[in-house]
Amino acid sequence: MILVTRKEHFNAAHKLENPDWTDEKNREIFGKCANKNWHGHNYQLFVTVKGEPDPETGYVTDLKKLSTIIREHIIEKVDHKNLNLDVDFMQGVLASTENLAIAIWDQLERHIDGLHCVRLYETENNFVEYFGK
Ligand SMILES: Nc1nc2c(c(=O)[nH]1)N=C([C@H](O)[C@H](O)COP(=O)(O)OP(=O)(O)OP(=O)(O)O)CN2
Ligand SMILES: [Zn+2]
Repeated sequence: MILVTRKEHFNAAHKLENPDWTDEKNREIFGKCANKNWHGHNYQLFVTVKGEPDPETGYVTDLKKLSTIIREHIIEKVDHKNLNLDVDFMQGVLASTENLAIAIWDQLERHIDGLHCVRLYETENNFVEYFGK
């Protein structure tokens, strides 16, 4: 078994806000990311597929095709968008990196055989990894 990864990137805006909380509570928990503090991130998305190399191609998966799938189903929907307002698969979801990675997995799962990991960097220093349920 071998792991194959494609990296993509997108730029998106968000804020962190729990609608069930007061502004004060949101500020206490989410700090500068809360309430009216819309801001943006340059997200780096790594999608990993696992499998055995095909004996004829040597590929686990064609990385060009993997890129096309990620771009069609994720990047086109999130790049230069507001995650809280514009993205259909993030409606009603708190726009944390964790929830965004899970939502991305849920979008990609049906299109990618052998999907193994969605790794999402929100900043240079902060990233999450999701391996499915
Ligand atoms: N568990 C999580 N914690 C935080 C998340 C998250 O998605 N999951 N997100 C944020 C905010 O989005 C925030 O905007 C992150 O930016 P920042 O704090 O500026 O991150 P940096 O890595 O650039 O910060 P440094 O302190 O300079 O390393 C907050 N927490
Ligand atoms: Zn943020």
